[in-house]
Amino acid sequence: MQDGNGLDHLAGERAMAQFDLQAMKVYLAGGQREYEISTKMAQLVANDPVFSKEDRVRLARKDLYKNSLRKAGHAWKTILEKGLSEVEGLKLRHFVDEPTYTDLHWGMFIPAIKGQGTEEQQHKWLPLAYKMAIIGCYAQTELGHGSNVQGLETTATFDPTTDEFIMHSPTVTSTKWWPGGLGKASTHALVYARLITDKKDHGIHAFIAPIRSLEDHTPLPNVTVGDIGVKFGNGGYNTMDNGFLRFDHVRIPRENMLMRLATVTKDGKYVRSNKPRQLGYGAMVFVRQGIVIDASIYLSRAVTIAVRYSAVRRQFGNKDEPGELQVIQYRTQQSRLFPLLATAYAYRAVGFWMKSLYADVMKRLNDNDFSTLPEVHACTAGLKSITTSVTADGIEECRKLCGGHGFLCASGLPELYAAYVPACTYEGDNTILLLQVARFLLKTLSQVSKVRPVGTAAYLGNIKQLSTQNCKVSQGHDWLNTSVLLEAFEARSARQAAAVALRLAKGSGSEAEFQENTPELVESARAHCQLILVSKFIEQLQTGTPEGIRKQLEVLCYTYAFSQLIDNAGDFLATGYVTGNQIALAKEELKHMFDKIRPNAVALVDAFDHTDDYLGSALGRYDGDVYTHLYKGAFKESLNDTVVVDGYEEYLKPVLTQNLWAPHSKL
Ligand SMILES: CCCCC/C=C\C/C=C\C/C=C\C=C\C(=O)SCCNC(=O)CCNC(=O)[C@H](O)C(C)(C)COP(=O)(O)OP(=O)(O)OC[C@H]1O[C@@H](n2cnc3c(N)ncnc32)[C@H](O)[C@@H]1OP(=O)(O)O
Ligand SMILES: Cc1cc2nc3c(=O)[nH]c(=O)nc-3n(C[C@H](O)[C@H](O)[C@H](O)COP(=O)(O)OP(=O)(O)OC[C@H]3O[C@@H](n4cnc5c(N)ncnc54)[C@H](O)[C@@H]3O)c2cc1C
Repeated sequence: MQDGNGLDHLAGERAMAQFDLQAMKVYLAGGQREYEISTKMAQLVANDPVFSKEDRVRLARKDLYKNSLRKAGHAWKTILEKGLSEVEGLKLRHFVDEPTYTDLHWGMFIPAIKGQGTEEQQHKWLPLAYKMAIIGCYAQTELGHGSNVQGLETTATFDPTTDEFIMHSPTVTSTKWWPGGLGKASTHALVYARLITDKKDHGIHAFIAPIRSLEDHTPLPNVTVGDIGVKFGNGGYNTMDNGFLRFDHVRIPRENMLMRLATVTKDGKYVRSNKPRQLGYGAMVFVRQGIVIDASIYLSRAVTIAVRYSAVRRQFGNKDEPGELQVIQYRTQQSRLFPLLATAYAYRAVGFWMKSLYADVMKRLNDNDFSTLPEVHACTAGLKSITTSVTADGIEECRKLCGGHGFLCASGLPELYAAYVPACTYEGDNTILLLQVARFLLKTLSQVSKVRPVGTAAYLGNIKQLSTQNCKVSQGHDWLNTSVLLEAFEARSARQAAAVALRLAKGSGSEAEFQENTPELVESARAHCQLILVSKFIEQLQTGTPEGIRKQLEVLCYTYAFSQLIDNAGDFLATGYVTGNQIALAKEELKHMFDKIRPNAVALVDAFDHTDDYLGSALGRYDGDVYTHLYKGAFKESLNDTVVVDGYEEYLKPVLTQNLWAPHSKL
């Protein structure tokens, strides 16, 4: 989407591109239809003044939140008036680009009802939710417990005399704390609480609790609810009303417990279905799988800004070339920037694969086949963890890559970081999630002689071979072979997992020993996830990539794999699979990849197709007219509303006019 003002400071860069830009845009969008929908929705949002992002970082919280309500309401009205499809509506909300209550309503409340509600319950609640006659949030986390879901304290006690549950928050720490949309917008909360029947605790179950009046939006009797307070950064996640919620013996009908996985009968009998209880975590799995593509989008925004700016920015020069050099010419800039560019492409490819993995497991679940659930859980948890951590760090790296101007909100990067960084915590703290992957790896290894591992863990079936054979690379170009690369990542991951599994197996099996080994377990989980990322990027390339873009994608794929190999060289070396010399050869190959990326860099970020409106960055503008817009932007600063600053009379003038020697002055 070209929406520059006609002056293209980056035209020279674009002229160097060696691939089919349009084909790359379609590939990154996920297909022609998706591309067309994206283009249409991005323009719709960019051309509608209600959706303007101007001044967002300067608004006080109340105004910011009210404006966000206005945008969410307008988005919904636009969807209805234009008769947009579900996919179009989703895209439109995506381009509005600010966290709001509808994310949780559509992204967790509805999926949880679909996954955990009986058909009857779905018929009751979904039509109301689809037309937004009710607004729902996902109220799981409490003040005292987030990661440890089994430790939640809110209770739902069944009263057979009235056929109701009594929802109660028995302690301060049982206060629901964090749910997005809960603070001010939601009328209903999907509450995770301990189910108690006849004094017996059956553990955590989900309940739909009405919390606000559908007449006047006031909290219902004995419900205490509000916003938890200002969060990190300007703008960022502050458009969201993360909330608190307490119940004081609030009664809800028995049918408000979601009963697909377990039921409570009218006479108070608790009956479990034969489905795994982990299906109660389904909404989290759904969001975690979607987070991988989302990571690609966020990272690609930061990288677009940093690449375009690096092509515009000039510093120093050398005696061989006239004028100053574009900073993108510097090897150090390339070695920090190009791997992030490649990572954004890798996450896009892997995100597409995640969608198919999720579709497959949903199909199986419908047929009561739960066999792939552990692997899908490990995969979604692990890739959520790695991709969000790398993306958050990557956005910050892009800010630094833009030097001083990156620190200005006008660069778009501080707000992007503030909005994104909680992704490392929500939907599961990233370390907790890697520990889940590690548990899966240990279990898989312990059964390897009896059960052949499948899917992303299949390589562990070759553990013996991977533990004995070493890397055969003897010259740089030997690395330019995807099988060689894959084997290196498989061997490193298998050896790390086997080493920690062996250490644990030799021990007493105590929890203390397990704890002692958690740093290594986390490292081995990370290695497994990096293997999945590299292997799925390769696999996606090998399945029907159009001719006009294949070469560039191969370069990006090698760039991604080599940079992962080099960044984790310590692990690869420690497992003994590769030598220092082989790592050095990979480093040389990586530099060759940078040379191949360099003439295509600007076009490769253009292919992400972010509009100027969506990027919201003076540094990342399509036309590269950075300095004019930074300068113009300064005049929008509220401190410049008056030439003489408000406060001059009270505070500056006295300082300037006292004309007294400061007692400690040596002058
Ligand atoms: C689609 C749109 C995408 C776009 C996304 C973009 C942005 C996102 C938008 C907004 C974000 C805003 C909202 C955020 C919301 C939230 O944060 S909601 C709250 C999230 N909370 C968590 O994630 C809590 C993390 N904790 C847990 O998941 C569990 O407590 C934990 C897994 C750590 C432990 O669970 P527990 O029940 O105690 O289990 P055990 O350790 O005993 O394990 C039992 C077995 O169950 C397996 N298992 C665990 N989880 C799952 C699962 N989800 N699915 C399948 N299986 C699971 C576990 O591995 C154990 O297996 P074994 O017995 O070892 O075989
Ligand atoms: C912006 C945002 C939006 C959110 N939205 C929602 C929402 O809509 N609904 C909802 O229910 N929740 C929501 N949450 C809550 C979120 O899901 C939790 O904060 C998250 O799951 C982490 O849990 P915690 O806060 O209890 O962290 P803790 O578990 O207390 O983590 C603190 C530290 O302890 C470490 N730690 C904890 N246990 C272990 C262990 N066993 N081994 C090793 N290390 C450990 C962690 O790694 C971390 O470093 C949101 C949070 C944020 C920040």
